[in-house]
Parts: sequence; structure tokens; C-alpha cells
Amino acid sequence: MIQKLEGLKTTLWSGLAVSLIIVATLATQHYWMTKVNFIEQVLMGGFVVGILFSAQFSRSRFTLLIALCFGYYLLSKNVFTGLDFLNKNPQWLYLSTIFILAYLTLIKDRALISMHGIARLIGLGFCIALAKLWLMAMSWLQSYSIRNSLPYLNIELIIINFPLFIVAILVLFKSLRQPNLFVSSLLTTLIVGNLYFNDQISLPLSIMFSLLVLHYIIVVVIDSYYLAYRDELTHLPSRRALNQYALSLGRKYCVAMLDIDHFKKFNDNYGHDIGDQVLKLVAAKLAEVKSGGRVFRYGGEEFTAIFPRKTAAEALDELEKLRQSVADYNIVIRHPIRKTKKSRQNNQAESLKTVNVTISIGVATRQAKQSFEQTIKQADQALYKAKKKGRNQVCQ
Ligand SMILES: Nc1nc2c(ncn2[C@@H]2O[C@H](COP(=O)(O)OP(=O)(O)OP(=O)(O)O)[C@@H](O)[C@H]2O)c(=O)[nH]1
Repeated sequence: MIQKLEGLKTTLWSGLAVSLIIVATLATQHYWMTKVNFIEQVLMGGFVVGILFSAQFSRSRFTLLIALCFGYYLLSKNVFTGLDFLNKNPQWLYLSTIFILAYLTLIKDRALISMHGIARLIGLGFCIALAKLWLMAMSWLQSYSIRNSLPYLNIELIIINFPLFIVAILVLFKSLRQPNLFVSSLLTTLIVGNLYFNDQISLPLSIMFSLLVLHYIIVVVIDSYYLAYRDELTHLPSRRALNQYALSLGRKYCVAMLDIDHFKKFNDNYGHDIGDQVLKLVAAKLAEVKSGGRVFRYGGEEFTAIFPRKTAAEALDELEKLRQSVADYNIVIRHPIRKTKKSRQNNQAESLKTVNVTISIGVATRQAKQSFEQTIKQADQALYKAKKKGRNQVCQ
């Protein structure tokens, strides 16, 4: 169960960061309260920067989210005189926002200036219409309960709380299931927004939106960094991160190349999806490397470990431990099973299976005047030696 909550850490970090920002803002009210007018001016620029910045990084959901915040803010300032009926219907506005947050949770980042953009606009319109329909249905239910004297039907209580509860469960589920900074941001927006509109957080609207927009921009930066420097499958630092890290190394270091043995056969036997699961779990094991080592995904089923300020002889013990820990690791994989009458009756879609893999490691110390690429090459040759000698071993 816990293993399935892969987004727990991201959700908690995101929640903690926003809580700290809000607490710090509340604690320093005396300082910025005199500057609210100035903050309002800056916020306008913040919206525009946020929209352009997220669009530049192809984060169309953030673009939509910030544009919506912008729209909401302008609406609350009565800038759109033709839309003031929305201001007069705060429940409609609030519910529409909740439905739009749910909608944003379900869609993917797609180019806005395309057919997808039109589909997104229709989706947003649908959320607003759905909010209106819900309110109409509730007002009909209210008049029905009055006509039929049904005092236990407390419409006022469910009119907002019921959809809010359903949307909160949906966003929380999505945020916990997979690490996704955008969905975690939606969750914090939902919580903070709800606390704000229930007067639990007493901040001017401009300050509230300044914090949210700042939060979104920071998340886009962090997310883009991870996209560029983290391997999507294993979550290890990528080859690009390795090359960047190599620039910061001193003269003394050693490089190890680690490769899963007979992985082609493994893929052929179990399929590429299970191969992916195994790569992910082996990578998690390798990430536990100690003695100051750092592991990167080099590509395919190959990994690189760097030990700064160490020779190959000094890193050998740790590499041996890594090799042993992978060999001893009983990897539990989720194996889809063929649909039979029995499995359908038991509602079984997958079975758990235990598999084992081994790794071979080649390690080399950087020699004087040797470039990083040359040291990698030398480690590769040592890896080849380990494979030739029968695999599941470390060679220098
Ligand atoms: N599932 C999965 N397989 C991958 C991935 N990247 C590379 N592979 C597979 O890894 C296998 C590597 O095979 P080879 O280079 O022939 O080596 P090997 O079968 O591991 O044999 P030895 O290295 O000699 O022990 C290929 O079948 C690739 O398709 C990946 O991201 N996911």
C-alpha cells in the first residue's frame, strides 16, 4: 500500500513549503501591510510573468492555472463589468473554481494554441456550467424539502461541502499516487483557498495570490530542473547530470560502470514493462550507495557511480556491498495475469512474483592527465572484464 503512495513525499514537501511561506507571511504582517498597494502592482506583473514563464517551459496546466487566478483576481476587483453577475453569485464562482481544479488534475500538459487548447476551453466552460447546474439542482432540492417539510435535508451544508469533499479526495488521491508537483500544487491551492474563503487565513487577496503565483513559478523551475537532470523511469540523476557533475570533480576520483546481467534475456522472458519495474527497483537499491558515492543512470541498463576523492581500491568494498545487495534482493514485481474465469471472479488483474538479477561492475581510478571520458572508458573495459569472467562481480 505504502509502495503505491509514491507521491507521498512530494505531497508532504509541497504542503510543508506552502505552510511555511504562509506562516512567515502572517508573522511579518506589520512589515508588508503598509506596502499592500505596491504589492498589488507587482502582482499584476507576477501574473503576466507566471503565464509567460510557464508557457515557455511548456507547462500549459500552470499557464491555465495562473491565468485563472488572474481572471479571478480581476473579477474580484470588478474589472469585468459585464461579468459582475459572477461576483453577485459567490457560490457559483467558488464552485466553478473547485470544478476547474478537479479538471486540471485530470488533463495533461498540451500545447494551448492547438486543437487541445480549444478542448481545454470547452472543458473549462463545462466546469462553469456544471457548477451552475449543481446549484440549480440544490435550489430545487431545497424548495422540495421545504414543501415536503424534510428538515433533515440540510441543503446549505452540502451545497458546497459535498462537491468540495469529492474534489479534495480526487486531488489528494492523484497527488499521493504519483509524484507530481503540479497536482501537489493543486492540492495546496485547494486547501489554502478553502481556508482563506472560510476566514481561517486573514490575508488580503493580493497577498494570497502573490504567494500562490510565487509558489507556481518556483514549482515550474523545480519541475523543469528535474525534467532536465533526472531520469524519468528510475528517478536517478541522468547522463546530463553526470556530465555536469564531472565538471565539478577534482583530480582524485574513481568511476564505476554497473550493468545488469543478461537483461536482454530478462526482457525477453518477462516483457519490457516488468524490465522497467526491475530497472526502477535496482536503481533504488543503487541509490543507497554510501562512502560518498553518487549513482547516475548512464543509459539503458547501465549505471555510473562516482566516488570523489577515492581510488578504485578504496571504493571496492562499497561496490562489492552494492553488488551483493542487488544479488540478494528478492525483487517483488507486479505481473499481469491472463484473464481467466477464476481470476475475474476473484477480481485479480495481477499477481505478485519474486525475481532476482545480478550486476557486473567495472571500476577505474582517474590517472594523471586523464579526462573524465577516458576514465569512463577505462571503467567500461573493467566492466567488460567482469562480464567475461562470468558476471556478478567487481573488476578493476
Ligand atoms: N525494460 C527495459 N529494458 C531496457 C531499457 N534500456 C535498455 N534495455 C534493454 O537492456 C538490454 C541490454 O541488452 P545487452 O546490452 O545485449 O546486454 P545484456 O542482455 O544485459 O547482457 P550482458 O550485459 O552481456 O550481461 C536490451 O534488451 C535493451 O532492450 C529500459 O529502459 N527498459
